[in-house]
Amino acid sequence: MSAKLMVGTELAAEMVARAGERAKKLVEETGVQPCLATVLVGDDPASATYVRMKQNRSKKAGIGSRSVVLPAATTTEELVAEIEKLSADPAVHGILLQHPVPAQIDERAAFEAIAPGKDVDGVTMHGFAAMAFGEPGFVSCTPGGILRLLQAYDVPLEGAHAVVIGRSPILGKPAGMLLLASNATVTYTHSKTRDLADIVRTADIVVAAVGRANFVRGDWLKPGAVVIDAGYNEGNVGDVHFEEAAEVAGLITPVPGGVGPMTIALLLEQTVEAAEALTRAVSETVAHQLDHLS
Ligand SMILES: Nc1nc2c(c(=O)[nH]1)N[C@@H](CN(C=O)c1ccc(C(=O)N[C@@H](CCC(=O)O)C(=O)O)cc1)CN2
Repeated sequence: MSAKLMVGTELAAEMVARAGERAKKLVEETGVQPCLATVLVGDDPASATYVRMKQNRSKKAGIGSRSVVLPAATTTEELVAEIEKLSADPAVHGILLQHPVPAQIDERAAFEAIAPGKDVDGVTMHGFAAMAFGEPGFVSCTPGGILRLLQAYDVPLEGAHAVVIGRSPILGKPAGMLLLASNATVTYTHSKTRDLADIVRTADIVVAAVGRANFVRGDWLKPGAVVIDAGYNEGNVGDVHFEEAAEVAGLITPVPGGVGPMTIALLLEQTVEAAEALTRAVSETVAHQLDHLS
């Protein structure tokens, strides 16, 4: 293997520790403990594992959790009603709806029931638009985590050609938008792209987010390319054939231990940020009302 590893585990642990310090400070100063509500629909074991990981790491950072688990037969209306309750609950600062939801549910409608100020997972249209326009807001966690990793490893983005493989609304599309905002030249590709390997061979940075195990092969890569594997296929297998790619790439993320931990770290960081912002907004409203009374 000639590539250097881009390890997410340690960087993510530092981010979780920093989120924990901020959570502690908020509790000390205001008595408010940041709280992340997780919503899991159905009994997909992988989704249950990811939600458990998010709850465990929240606990480690001093972030409270609220857990909503709904049966696989839940309707869109029932799910939307649950999420609307969490959106209106002042003790909840962030809401995570675990993707995917069962097929009968309109996932977009469910995501849109998340109040924009509590969309710490960056899955709403408001969050996406804010990111696309460069306005303040919460970014989708895996793309945001990928950008943090690239920055931590000093990967030059300005003018670099980044090829994103995959176009899902919470992974491929926002990953490309964030790279574009960092002045990379972005090419989006997907399962229907012609001559995909030839396009990938022109990339300085490859983001594999296609959801197919070992899809990207070593001979698709330009020597020295930076390879980000955002895949999380069954058995902890990424979208990149690691052994082949590591012989050609300059930098490469492993699976596990690369992008995955960064996803959860950013979710916690954004939950604390939401709690700080919502608490600030409440105290400003109270001060304003007191001003009016006096
Ligand atoms: N609402 C969301 N749903 C989903 C998202 C998301 O960001 N928001 N992403 C994926 C799955 N996912 C989080 O939900 C996720 C997948 C994998 C990991 C991770 O840390 N994996 C570890 C290995 C797993 C293990 O240790 O058992 C790693 O890569 O090191 C985190 C989050 C789909 N759904």
